[in-house]
Amino acid sequence: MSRERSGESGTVEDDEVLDALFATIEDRKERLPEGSYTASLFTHEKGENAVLEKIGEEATETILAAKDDDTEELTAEAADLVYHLLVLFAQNDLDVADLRAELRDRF
Ligand SMILES: N=c1c2ncn([C@@H]3O[C@H](COP(=O)(O)OP(=O)(O)OP(=O)(O)O)[C@@H](O)[C@H]3O)c2ncn1[C@@H]1O[C@H](COP(=O)(O)O)[C@@H](O)[C@H]1O
Repeated sequence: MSRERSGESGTVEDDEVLDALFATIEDRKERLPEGSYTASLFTHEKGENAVLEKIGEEATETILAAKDDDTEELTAEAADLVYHLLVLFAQNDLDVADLRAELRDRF
C-alpha cells in the first residue's frame, strides 16, 4: 500500500519517493544551486571521495544502530545511506532505473 506524505520538496507517494528524490539529485547536479548540500557533493574539493566517505560513515552508523536495536535510528541512517548511494549513482551517470533493473533481474 502506498502512502502520501508531504516533505520539504512537496507531496509524493511513498512508492514514488525514490524517483522523486533522484530527479531532485539530477536537478542539483545540473543547476548546482547555492546552499544545496547535494550540489556541494558535486563540487567538493575531494571530488568523488566526498560522497564515498559519507557512504562509509553512513554504513558504519547504520551498523551501529542495528547493533543497538535502535529501529528509529536504523531507519534514519539507512535513509542517509540510500540518499548518498543515489548521489554516487548520479555522479557516475547511472540512474535509479539501473538499480531497479539490477534488483528485478535478481528477483
Ligand atoms: N535525503 C537527503 C539527505 N539525507 C541526508 N542528507 C544530508 O546528508 C548529511 C548527512 O551527514 P551527517 O549525518 O554526517 O550529518 P552532519 O553532521 O550534517 O554531517 P556533515 O555533512 O557535517 O559531515 C546531512 O547534511 C544531511 O542533511 C540529505 N540531504 C538532502 N536529501 C534530499 O535531497 C533534497 C535536496 O537537498 P538539497 O541538495 O540540500 O537542496 C532534499 O529535499 C532531500 O530530499
